[in-house]
Amino acid sequence: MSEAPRSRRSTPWPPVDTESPAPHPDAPRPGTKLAVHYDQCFGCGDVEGGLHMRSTMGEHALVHSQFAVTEAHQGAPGLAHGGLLACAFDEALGSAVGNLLRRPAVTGKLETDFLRPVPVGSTLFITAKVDGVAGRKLYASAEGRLGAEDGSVAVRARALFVEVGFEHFTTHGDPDALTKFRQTPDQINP
Ligand SMILES: CCCCCCCCCCCCCC(=O)SCCNC(=O)CCNC(=O)[C@H](O)C(C)(C)COP(=O)(O)OP(=O)(O)OC[C@H]1O[C@@H](n2cnc3c(N)ncnc32)[C@H](O)[C@@H]1OP(=O)(O)O
Repeated sequence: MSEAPRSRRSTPWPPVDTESPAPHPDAPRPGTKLAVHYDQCFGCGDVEGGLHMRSTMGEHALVHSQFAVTEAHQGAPGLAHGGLLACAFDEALGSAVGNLLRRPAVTGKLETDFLRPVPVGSTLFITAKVDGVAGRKLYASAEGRLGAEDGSVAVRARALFVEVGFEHFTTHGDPDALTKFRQTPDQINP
């Protein structure tokens, strides 16, 4: 992925010393279409007005996701809402972390850099990767290109995910969370 322009760079990334993110032995092979992780997820699930994102494992431990921007996703007339773009990156980054490392984690920090407007009717091609691991702290970054894998970069993002135990979801969310995760049919790789 290309470097951010100097004027847009903030702190070094990852911000702490990290180890290389060795992909889990069971990480999906390149070319695999990645499963919906939860069918009620706003990012990838079958939710009205949701982002309906689909992701594929790429070469070199990159995860490729697509977000097709519709009228349901507008902020200004004809343009994607920045918060929903951030959501799309949260999903893409989370998918990279979850599928490559296979460690349950939640977003602790998400930083976005909006470089170009993203019009309704366009598709954002997002490429995400895991940059480093420091204990429970998992660092990932992504960039989104307009209209094609080699389109203009419209958005960049980077995030810290923090590994959690599965009780995070049952304690703070739904006591039946694990059952609900498991009940989500694999709609892509039946
Ligand atoms: C395999 C299947 C595939 C699955 C695919 C899945 C796709 C998923 C796609 C879905 C994607 C959508 C995903 C979503 O939407 S996830 C939903 C949005 N996120 C949340 O709800 C998270 C809410 N926050 C928390 O629960 C807690 O704060 C967490 C768990 C994050 C940490 O609380 P905890 O008490 O456990 O730990 P700690 O506080 O000791 O912190 C631990 C370390 O982390 C560092 N730290 C923490 N926060 C920050 C920060 N902001 N900046 C910098 N550093 C931060 C902290 O300094 C410490 O470092 P150190 O002192 O140890 O050095």
